Amino acid sequence: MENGASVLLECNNVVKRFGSLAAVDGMSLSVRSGEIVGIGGPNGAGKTTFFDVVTGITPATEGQMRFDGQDIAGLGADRICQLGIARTFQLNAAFESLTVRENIDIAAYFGRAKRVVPGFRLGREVREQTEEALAFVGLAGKADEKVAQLAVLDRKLLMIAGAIATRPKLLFLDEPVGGLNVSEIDHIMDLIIRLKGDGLTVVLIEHVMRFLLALSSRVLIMHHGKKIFEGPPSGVAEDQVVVETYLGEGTRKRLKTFFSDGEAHA
Ligand SMILES: Nc1ncnc2c1ncn2[C@@H]1O[C@H](COP(=O)(O)OP(=O)(O)OP(=O)(O)O)[C@@H](O)[C@H]1O
Repeated sequence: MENGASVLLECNNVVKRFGSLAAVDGMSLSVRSGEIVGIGGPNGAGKTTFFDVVTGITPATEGQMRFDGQDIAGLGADRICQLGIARTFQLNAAFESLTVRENIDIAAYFGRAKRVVPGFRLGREVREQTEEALAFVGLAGKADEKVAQLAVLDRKLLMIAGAIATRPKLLFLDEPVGGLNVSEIDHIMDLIIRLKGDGLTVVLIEHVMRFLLALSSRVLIMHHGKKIFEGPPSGVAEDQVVVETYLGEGTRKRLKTFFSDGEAHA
């Protein structure tokens, strides 16, 4: 199904320089509707910077980016979100003194359409988007709690809820299971499988390889701003360059067992 699907995002030769450092150095990525694409790679490889460039947090130095038939290079994060790309962040990004529901209301209000702050009024559609997102991630029972009181898993769920409340076509998740325990990781994995089932396209960054490889239909590994591998999850541990620069021999062996046990289901 995915091979015949339309291309939703096309990035060509994207470069992001910070002074003399090319944090992203000629990245190309094509994402088809309905896919889950996983991005891995060592610390400092440029994964988050690539996300930041595509989602308009920081402008690209060079390169072309098209989303859903539209040129998005040079657009700001608000506009890109309104066009249909939502994202979460590696570290918590929420208004701590507001409640869970208020945080999602703000995402739903500003993330879908161009709004001006003096006209801030939550209409029925925004309220519905919020309630749907709360229910989907399982936070409805904590909707009135202040974010500052939330545990780590709930903060991750809140970021995902805020993102899906904007009703995106494409969701970028930056380390959605960083810092979580095994059962929490499985919880987020189930949630992403449900999102995919609802037709959402996902690009995610993750260091937890079991999670990355089980969910992704295609994996990219980055190193020094460049793509050093692109292929099926089962090919990651077979690639000598990836093993030498990122995984190491121990992880390679564990991943081989993981695939031979047939645990991967994507
Ligand atoms: N605003 C910035 N100014 C200067 N250098 C930056 C900036 N943001 C990132 N970098 C540098 O760009 C490189 C890539 O960083 P980035 O955070 O994208 O890597 P990453 O692959 O996401 O790493 P991690 O897995 O640790 O999150 C690093 O060398 C980082 O120090």
